[in-house]
Amino acid sequence: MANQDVVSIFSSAVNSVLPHHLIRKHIELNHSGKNLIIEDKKYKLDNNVYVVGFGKAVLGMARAVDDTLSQHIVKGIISVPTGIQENFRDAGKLDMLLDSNSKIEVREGSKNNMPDKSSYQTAVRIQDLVSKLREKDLLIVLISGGGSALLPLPIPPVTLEEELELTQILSKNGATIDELNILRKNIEVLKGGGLAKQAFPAKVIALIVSDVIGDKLEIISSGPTVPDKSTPQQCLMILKQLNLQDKIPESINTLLVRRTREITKSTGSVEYTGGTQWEHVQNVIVGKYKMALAAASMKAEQLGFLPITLSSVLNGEASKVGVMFGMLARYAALSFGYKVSNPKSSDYVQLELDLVSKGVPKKTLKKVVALAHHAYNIKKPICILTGGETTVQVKGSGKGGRNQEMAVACALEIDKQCQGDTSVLANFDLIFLSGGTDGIDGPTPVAGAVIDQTFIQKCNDNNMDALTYLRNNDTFNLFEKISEECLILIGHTGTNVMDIQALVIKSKK
Ligand SMILES: Nc1ncnc2c1ncn2[C@@H]1O[C@H](COP(=O)(O)OP(=O)(O)O)[C@@H](O)[C@H]1O
Ligand SMILES: O=C(O)[C@H](O)COP(=O)(O)O
Repeated sequence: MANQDVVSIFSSAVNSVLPHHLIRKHIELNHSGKNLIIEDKKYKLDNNVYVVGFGKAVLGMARAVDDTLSQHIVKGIISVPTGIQENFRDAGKLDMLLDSNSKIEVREGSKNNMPDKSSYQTAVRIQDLVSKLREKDLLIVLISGGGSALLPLPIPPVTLEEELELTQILSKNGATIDELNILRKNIEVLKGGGLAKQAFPAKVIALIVSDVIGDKLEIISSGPTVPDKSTPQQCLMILKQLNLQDKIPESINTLLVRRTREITKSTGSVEYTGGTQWEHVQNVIVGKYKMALAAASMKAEQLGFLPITLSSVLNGEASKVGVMFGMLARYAALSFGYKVSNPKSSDYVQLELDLVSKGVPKKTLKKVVALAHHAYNIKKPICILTGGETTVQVKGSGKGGRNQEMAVACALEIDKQCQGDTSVLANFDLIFLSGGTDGIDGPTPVAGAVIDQTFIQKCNDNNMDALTYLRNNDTFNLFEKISEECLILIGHTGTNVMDIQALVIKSKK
């Protein structure tokens, strides 16, 4: 069995959430073409449509909006990742690009998903566009993950450079996307509902591709069209918990303390909820990771696997999650021929206990056992699917990403697990893939990686110590040197709904 099957399961997941298709399913014109209908709402069209957008998926979204509404669009600006247009042109994905005569201007920026001067200038222009809108105008806001970095507009005295520094410090220190974006909402103009406030009294329709666990509107791209319930005090708490108060730029601390004081003075409480009317805004999620997981499961079934989706809220430190997958691989393999009536071997019981101590619920393990029994009986491989977003505390100086890091940690654990039990290696194929649906894992050009049980042996044969590379957060270079075939090189996919993992266990008998 080729690793290729697992990669095609991942590709099906990505293809199921391509943005132009998602948008076309959500916007329609009425018979006369004079009204735009989105879910239960109707909007009058009269050469009054403006479009702004920011995120890794908005280029394809903008193309679909342009195809449907071009005659009513007055002006538009979208902020997309550096290089994405060239990438699409090279890949022949012309249906994800805007026509040269489109009124929507495409601006690139935020290399490596970090705010920069280009995206800042775009944010200034977007602010200028939306703040001039009138009541009869309709603002379509296209939002997807990556939008936070692509719409940076810090509140003075915080500068763009300081905002960049904050982003780098938080993401390297294992902050979750929720924590990072709560901070962003409190130090920036357009986040935390700021964009919708600036667009008032125009009507605002936000079409959103979700890339966060639980599809929390206020977190995706830091919620520029959603009322904000977070507080500057909450930010100070987050920084304290991560032990970063003294490591972030002074201006940010100053701003947060000042805003806490202002809010306490004006409302008597720091539980500030924004206090603006939001009737002018319609937020609609058009795509989410559950769609991608469902497509992955369907593809796995078509390819002859027995699929199971175990979690869609996977989080935590990537390497620890990788270890858990390595343990789960052997546990599932051991469960294949194991009969419930047999006394469990002490080794099997210990593995079960270790998995539970890693946070895997007992009921999840039961599902894996039942699936493995069934697979044994009908002679099919199993495919365990999960989705979510992990984090990495980058302490080394290497190049990698959370998905590659998870794959190497999983390979190391499979190797460790199987040293005392070569029967699993002899009788099973164990394959693990972790990939970001945006196609870009951390500051690397790949979506993630796929490994099998031979990976660590290959490293050893080449005198490369995988653990040393993992500790130096240098997994990309490890894969490049050992086998580029392990790397999922698909470039910017044009969409973004978090990461997906697939673990395959196939009996060779
Ligand atoms: N050398 C590295 N090895 C592993 N992870 C890294 C490395 N450098 C950065 N990261 C991680 O990459 C993440 C950001 O990656 P990115 O793909 O831009 O995230 P997102 O898809 O959420 O935008 C951060 O969690 C950061 O810890
Ligand atoms: O996909 C991403 O780039 C990160 O998850 C950040 O997403 P955000 O732009 O929605 O904050």
